[in-house]
Amino acid sequence: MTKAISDSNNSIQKVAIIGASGYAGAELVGLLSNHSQAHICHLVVSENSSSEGKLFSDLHGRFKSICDLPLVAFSSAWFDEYAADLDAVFFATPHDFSADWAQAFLDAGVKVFDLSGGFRLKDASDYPKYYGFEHADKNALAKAIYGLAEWQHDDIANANLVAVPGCYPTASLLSLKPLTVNNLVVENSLVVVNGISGVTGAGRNASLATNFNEVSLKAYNVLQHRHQPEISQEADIAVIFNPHIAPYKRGLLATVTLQLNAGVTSAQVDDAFISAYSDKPLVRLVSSWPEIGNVANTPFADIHWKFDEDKQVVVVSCAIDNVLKGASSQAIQCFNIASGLPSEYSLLNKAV
Ligand SMILES: NC(=O)C1=CN([C@@H]2O[C@H](COP(=O)(O)OP(=O)(O)OC[C@H]3O[C@@H](n4cnc5c(N)ncnc54)[C@H](OP(=O)(O)O)[C@@H]3O)[C@@H](O)[C@H]2O)C=CC1
Ligand SMILES: CC(=O)N[C@@H](CCC(=O)OP(=O)(O)O)C(=O)O
Repeated sequence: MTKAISDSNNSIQKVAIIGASGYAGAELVGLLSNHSQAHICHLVVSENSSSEGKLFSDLHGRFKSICDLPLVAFSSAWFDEYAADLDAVFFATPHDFSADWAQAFLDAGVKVFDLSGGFRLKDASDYPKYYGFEHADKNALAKAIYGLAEWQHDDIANANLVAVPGCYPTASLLSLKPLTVNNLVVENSLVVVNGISGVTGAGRNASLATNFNEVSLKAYNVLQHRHQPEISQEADIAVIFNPHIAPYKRGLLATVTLQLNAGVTSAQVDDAFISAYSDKPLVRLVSSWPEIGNVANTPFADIHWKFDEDKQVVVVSCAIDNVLKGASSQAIQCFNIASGLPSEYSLLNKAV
């Protein structure tokens, strides 16, 4: 049952964004401000946030006159007073916050769209190893639906708790899944995923590693990044994941290399991608190698591939905006699907 505001034709859902001062949360605010079926009721930050009481648009000047709501601090008292009146909440928060609070919102009848990694891994024992904490709510974890919008539509449509995929996993899985679900990949072969992200991927808080004077192009967290088990889980294949950070603001590129079964043809490879995405308007199969510049500030994923039929090796590359398709616009796709709307609703304004 919806607690939505009545409109003459539709019901508009009441939503809150927790983590609205951060990069992913700010993009969510921008997208939801432009969404005719959502009404933003609260923008929430942490209990001791230096942003508490400021206007959202004073923090993120890009959104002045688009959303000028104040930022309020999260607390148990805030939850008790306001949560039950919401239809949906978006967590753009640290992973452990999501794990701690999702069930309380679900119990209050609120759908949860979690942009963090708090509900992405099915195996709870991976959390201490990859996230550094014991998962606080294994029951909720078991109920969470992974929200790769182009692949999990029917599950998302019926979900109350959606784990919005990570940025690197989004680009990696969009590249891998057409090949893995069609059983084109040699079993137990080496699958290498190279990812490059802009600095917004590291969040808004200052750190030496993301300081303008320090940031360079380099690999990091090789063989230990938390997105490796997420990619393996959802592609159902073991992968080696090599993340890199690069000195630009936004955009992410994942390039994957796979060995395909003997006898697989170029036509089969092409067909795997075309049949997966021909009816998915936010995935563009492009005719040259994808570029960050073509997807930054957009909700699109651009994909291109090349198959060497002699060696049976395929290389697939996918570019996305890490804070949009890699986080907030994909969260909107999930919200749309769970609301019975087209996945791309409010995200794609086509010329007619
Ligand atoms: N940046 C990206 O490219 C992507 C990010 N994500 C995920 O989205 C989430 C947010 O990331 P990002 O926006 O980059 O991070 P930021 O560090 O930029 O923002 C984090 C936000 O969470 C808030 N917050 C922190 N602790 C709490 C708390 N205890 N209670 C309530 N709010 C809290 C912060 O508020 P304040 O600091 O004002 O207190 C801030 O608004 C993370 O889980 C991240 O992994 C997912 C995909 C891509
Ligand atoms: C450049 C950079 O630091 N990127 C982040 C990933 C982005 C992110 O926020 O991770 P989720 O997608 O899991 O939420 C990192 O490697 O930890």
